[in-house]
Amino acid sequence: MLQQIYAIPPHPYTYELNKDFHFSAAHYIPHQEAGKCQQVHGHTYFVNVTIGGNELDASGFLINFTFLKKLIHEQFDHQMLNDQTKYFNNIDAAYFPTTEVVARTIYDIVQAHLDTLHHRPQCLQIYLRETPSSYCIYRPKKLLNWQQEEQV
Ligand SMILES: Nc1nc2c(c(=O)[nH]1)N=C([C@H](O)[C@H](O)COP(=O)(O)OP(=O)(O)OP(=O)(O)O)CN2
Ligand SMILES: [Zn+2]
Repeated sequence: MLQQIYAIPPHPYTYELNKDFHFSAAHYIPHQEAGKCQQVHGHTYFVNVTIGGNELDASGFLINFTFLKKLIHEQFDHQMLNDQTKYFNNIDAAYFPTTEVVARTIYDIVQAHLDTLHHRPQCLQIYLRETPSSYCIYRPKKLLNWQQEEQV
């Protein structure tokens, strides 16, 4: 596993946790702009999930590293992403399984779980690498302006 530090914008949290993992999946992009990527093909996706928070749970965890990986693997590992109709479709571009949309979807899955925890950790960033030369970072809008909001 690559040991890497990712650029994370400043945030207000005392704890920042990062979990790296891979998953394997097939997909295709159902649009002519995608060229060869309109054909079914596969990737070993690399994911870095960043979580922030000020409080720990009863285990002394911000979030269990193992659980984070399991949460995403259960949905996407060794799956055909276009068939995961809970998350993706072939009609609306906002739900095509592009790197951008998969990154946002991973954020949504992780944050939905964090919202159930009493100590309210926040997902700060999803880094998703699809190929050695292509990656996307997704950051939730609600955390982009925290510095300005603190000054008011
Ligand atoms: N903005 C996006 N552009 C493309 C996406 C995407 O998800 N978002 N996806 C693809 C293809 O699915 C493909 O998997 C990746 O394409 P690309 O980076 O061009 O892959 P290559 O290995 O051919 O790139 P090299 O330049 O040879 O490294 C296309 N675009
Ligand atoms: Zn692809």
